[in-house]
Amino acid sequence: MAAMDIGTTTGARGTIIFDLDGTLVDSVPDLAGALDSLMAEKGLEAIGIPAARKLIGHGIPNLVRSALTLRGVVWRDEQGAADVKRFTEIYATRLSRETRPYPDVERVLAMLAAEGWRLAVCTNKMERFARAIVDDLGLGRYFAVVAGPDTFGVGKPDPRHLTETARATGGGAPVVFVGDSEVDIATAKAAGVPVIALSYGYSKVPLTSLEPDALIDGFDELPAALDAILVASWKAA
Ligand SMILES: O=C(O)COP(=O)(O)O
Ligand SMILES: [Mg+2]
Repeated sequence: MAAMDIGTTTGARGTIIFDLDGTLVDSVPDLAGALDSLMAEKGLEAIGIPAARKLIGHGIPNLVRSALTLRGVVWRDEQGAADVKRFTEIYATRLSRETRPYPDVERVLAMLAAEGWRLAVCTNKMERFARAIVDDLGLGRYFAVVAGPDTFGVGKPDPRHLTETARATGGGAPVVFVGDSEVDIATAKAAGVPVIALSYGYSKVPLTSLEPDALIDGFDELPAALDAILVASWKAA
């Protein structure tokens, strides 16, 4: 795997970058709740949590567009932009009303930080929303950088979203990405960064078919998966 140029090491052990929705936090109750408020305002049938899960991961404009398409609304740019704006207003009022970290997330982040890893978030959620959520849930202090698609002007699956996040984090190599979806795995592969996938998230396709470097069922399995990836990369070097 091509080494990623992210500048010089700074005394940190390396850099671990996390996706947000479906990886660190289960955000679908608030995203689905906001979507259904928008649907109600527009006189459309609710989307509900199971269907909303399949629409998350590509940012808010894509989420709103997919939900409206599901309800048979033909997308027109001007009306679509107004709907995205309205969704954003509604979602801003309930970013962390029901959103919660997955089990063991805080414990493992604290452990990795104590071991000297520099941690960051790379999400297709807008930076100010992502920052508010991690702060509200008591996770903000662990992250040197929280980067949305508006932070560097590029969103996943563009690999620059990940490489720029890594560079800004300043933790140097090795860099590992932890995510839940096909978007995350595609981004990591395009960036030449090893990726650990979490099975509980919002992927639309079976994760094994995407061949992440490791596939785990919970954060408690993350330290061992990290060790295995690092050993494999030392052997390959
Ligand atoms: O689709 C979104 O809004 C964000 O999703 P992500 O945190 O999984 O990138
Ligand atoms: Mg995700």
